[in-house]
Amino acid sequence: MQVVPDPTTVHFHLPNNLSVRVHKEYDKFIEELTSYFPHEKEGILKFYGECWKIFNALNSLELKSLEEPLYLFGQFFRRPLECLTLAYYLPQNAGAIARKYIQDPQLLSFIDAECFIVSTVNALQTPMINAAMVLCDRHFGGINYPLGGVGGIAKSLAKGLVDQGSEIVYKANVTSIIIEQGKAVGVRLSNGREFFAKTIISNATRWDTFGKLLKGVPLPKEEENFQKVYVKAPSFLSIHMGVKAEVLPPDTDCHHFVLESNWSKLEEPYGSIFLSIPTVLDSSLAPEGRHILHIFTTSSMEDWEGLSRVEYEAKKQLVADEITSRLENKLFPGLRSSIDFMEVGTPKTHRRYLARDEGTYGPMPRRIPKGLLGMPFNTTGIDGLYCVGDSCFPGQGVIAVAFSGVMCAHRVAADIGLEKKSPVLDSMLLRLLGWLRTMA
Ligand SMILES: NC(=O)c1ccc[n+]([C@@H]2O[C@H](COP(=O)([O-])OP(=O)(O)OC[C@H]3O[C@@H](n4cnc5c(N)ncnc54)[C@H](O)[C@@H]3O)[C@@H](O)[C@H]2O)c1
Ligand SMILES: CC(C)=CCC/C(C)=C/C=C/C(C)=C/C=C/C(C)=C/C=C/C=C(C)/C=C/C=C(C)/C=C/C=C(\C)CCC=C(C)C
Repeated sequence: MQVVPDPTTVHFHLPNNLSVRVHKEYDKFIEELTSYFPHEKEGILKFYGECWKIFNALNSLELKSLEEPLYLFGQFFRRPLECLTLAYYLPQNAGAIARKYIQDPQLLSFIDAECFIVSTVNALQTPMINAAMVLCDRHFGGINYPLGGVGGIAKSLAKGLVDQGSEIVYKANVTSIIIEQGKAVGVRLSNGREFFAKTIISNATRWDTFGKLLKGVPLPKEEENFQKVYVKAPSFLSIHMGVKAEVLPPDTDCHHFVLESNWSKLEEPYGSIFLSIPTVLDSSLAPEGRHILHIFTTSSMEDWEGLSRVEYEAKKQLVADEITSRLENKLFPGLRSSIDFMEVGTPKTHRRYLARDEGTYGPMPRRIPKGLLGMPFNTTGIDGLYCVGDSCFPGQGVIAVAFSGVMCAHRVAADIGLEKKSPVLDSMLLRLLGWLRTMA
């Protein structure tokens, strides 16, 4: 795809007028951050330096299924130091590592905000491997925006599948996974149509897969453990806005994260605001003289239930008005009067269009997790059924979900005989991984 590099991954607008841009160039970012915290320069370099150690280890491996022993042992043999580095960090979280080097509470809150974007939780609850992946990749390859809009990524993946001989059935609502003699053998759609296959892969969340699509099957022990360690993260309230271009100051960045005055609101519903302005990088997305603002903030389903149609619409307008005022005060004076178009989506919208239980963004650790140790991979307690996506290892986010897809494809390929496999080693590794997860 044709892409345009984004020079600033995100522009943070934080309490006490802390305004930090994450430049693609690592040194420029470190320089900007240390200008606010000169007394913590060494700690900053050490924390982000530890992230680079993990990122470089990840980058040196051929990433395939960690549930496939021949591959995993092969990687340990080829890159023992890097694999041991990753194994060492697997049960660790970013906040604990940041605290080894950094004392300034405001800087630690900044690291919380960095992690919140990655995981919707603070640094103490964010796995170090995930933090390292995101905090370094943005400087390594940088963020490259697909011309024509991000929908192009899905279209191009779909084209790739079709070109390889696949058929994609759109508007196909799977209501159940068909089980015969304990094995997943097919899916049934809401219109009654049935499809049968050797392998069933669910990209729905594990809550939807095991709570809704599998009927009359007791919850496997593995899933019970998963639900003990992880809860559903809240959903989002999204506003799509079309505005007159003059309202944006020159050189406005594409991505912003806004938390105006109180660090304690970081994780609260409606506390922090995410904002993307894709037309900064690709003006063809909007009519001439206009910009698109995609504004979103965390919001829970319980806030939107039990309302009449009129109350629901009024509440959407109220929340959108409050968020518009906050952005007007912080970033764009005159924003309200420059709005040409506005559409508001709530957790109900997410639930309806993405079929995610309570519109959840994904899994969130119930307490302080043991890093990534408790995250299930792709195989499940049901023969023939695999899960993929953000409620599988390593969690939410495009990079994480793409990796989950690669892992799943590799494990399935081994199971259907397209890749080498060793049934003895398989069962030993799966048992070992299951045991490790119980330690989380
Ligand atoms: N929201 C954001 O702004 C944002 C930003 C960056 C990254 N991300 C990440 O993007 C990732 C998106 O991952 P994804 O695309 O794999 O997940 P997704 O949940 O966004 O999409 C899953 C798709 O499956 C479909 N589906 C669900 N249940 C179905 C059923 N029963 N029958 C038929 N279809 C069904 C949904 O309609 C949806 O199209 C998430 O992990 C998220 O963390 C999101
Ligand atoms: C298996 C055993 C016992 C030992 C093996 C040791 C070993 C070899 C381990 C290997 C581990 C590996 C390979 C881990 C790989 C981890 C990866 C690839 C992690 C990737 C994580 C990526 C993440 C978490 C990305 C998150 C991005 C997100 C959520 C982005 C969100 C963006 C938004 C919400 C929008 C932000 C918008 C604005 C406007 C700011």
